[in-house]
Amino acid sequence: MILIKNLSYLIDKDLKVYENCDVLIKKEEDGIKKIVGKNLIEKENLNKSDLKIIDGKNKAGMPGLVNTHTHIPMTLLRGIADDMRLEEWLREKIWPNEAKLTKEDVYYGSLLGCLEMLRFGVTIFNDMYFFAEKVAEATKEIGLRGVISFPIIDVGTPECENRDKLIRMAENFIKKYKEDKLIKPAIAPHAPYTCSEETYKECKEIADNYGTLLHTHLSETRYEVVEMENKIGLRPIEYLEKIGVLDNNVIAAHCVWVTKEEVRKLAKHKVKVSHCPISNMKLASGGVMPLIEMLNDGVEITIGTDGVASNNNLDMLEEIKVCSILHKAHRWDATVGDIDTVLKMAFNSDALGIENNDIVLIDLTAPHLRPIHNIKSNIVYSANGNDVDTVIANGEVLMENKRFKCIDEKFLDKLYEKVDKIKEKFSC
Ligand SMILES: O=c1[nH]cnc2c1ncn2[C@@H]1O[C@H](CO)[C@@H](O)[C@H]1O
Ligand SMILES: [Zn+2]
Repeated sequence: MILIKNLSYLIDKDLKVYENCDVLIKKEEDGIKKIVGKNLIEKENLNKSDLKIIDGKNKAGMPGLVNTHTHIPMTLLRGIADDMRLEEWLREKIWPNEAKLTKEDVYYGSLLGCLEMLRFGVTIFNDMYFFAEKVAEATKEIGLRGVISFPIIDVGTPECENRDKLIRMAENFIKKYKEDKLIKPAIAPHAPYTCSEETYKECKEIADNYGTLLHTHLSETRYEVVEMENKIGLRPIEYLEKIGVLDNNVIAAHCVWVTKEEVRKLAKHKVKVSHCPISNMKLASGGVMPLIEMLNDGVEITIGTDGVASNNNLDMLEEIKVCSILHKAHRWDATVGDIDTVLKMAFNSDALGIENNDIVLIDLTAPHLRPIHNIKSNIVYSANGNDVDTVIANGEVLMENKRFKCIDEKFLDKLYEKVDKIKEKFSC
């Protein structure tokens, strides 16, 4: 059992704030149990020798952050192709370099990505990358939880050139991880401009049969939307509705270029949206995702960093601040993208079907976090990922006082050496 004693602030999932409390975290057969209250040692009659005690003074606790759209092995491509628009970025830089990645490279890139997320208090994520088994393996080693999806592209991926075979591999991947405690497998047709109608339909059938999510990129750039309208007279969301793919087991990243009518379609079919403001701004996807219209129509919205090659980190605290101020600037309205709205999005693991019982502690002994008029404000507008001090995920202390507990830290030097070596193969 873990006891956080005298925690200065605790923000729960419903955004209620407690002050000066204890938090007891118990790992039981049927999941993690949390008790919040004062003087829990006495009240719960706890035996100190059964407890791992963490001092909560000058710390703020909150649920684990949830990154709902990313490609974690892309940590390997950090800084390789900046200041380019999406189409050239993918075709000229990202895909040619990804073609050189081996299974083993993806494993090390995933370890780096998991450690980066852990460092920043992200405990649950939704990934899409080839060699998904390696992403899953690294995730389990670090102790995070994730929806790991197996990507499908019609022309093939570095893992396999044959689409039919890829779909069978995706199904096997889902079967393998179906009962896993930390990993929820899923299938990911990459985007409407790389996957045919048949591919989307087959992926949807697999997602329905196995009860998994279908993860896809959708309406990210104006180019994507215009190209589809010119070709078939439909916008990407209209198209996915027409072919029967829009549904409540779909999580769609971006959804930047959408009309009010399409927003209504997303709401009607209960599609989950992953909003990736930094990636959209950096790749100049153009426009701004209509957050306010989506919220008004009841679309379930979450936040994602996207991959490191378009962000260029996995810092969700940075992402929520940017999300908030982007929509204020865009709407000329300081009341939108408010603190509670962005925090709710960042703690939302329900969209992934995962219960968020994790606790992240922020170290408040830093000049930029004092004084504290409103702890939620300090977290959204003043903190960044480096302020994360301790992470308890799935009932285990994975990081304490900014030190990784889930690995021997001597391994870090080896990991950095590994990724430097992998870096040498990237040419353009
Ligand atoms: O913003 C994006 N839009 C479209 N594709 C992307 C984006 N970020 C990464 N990928 C690409 O998606 C594939 C997933 O396995 C990878 O090829 C990755 O580079
Ligand atoms: Zn993406």
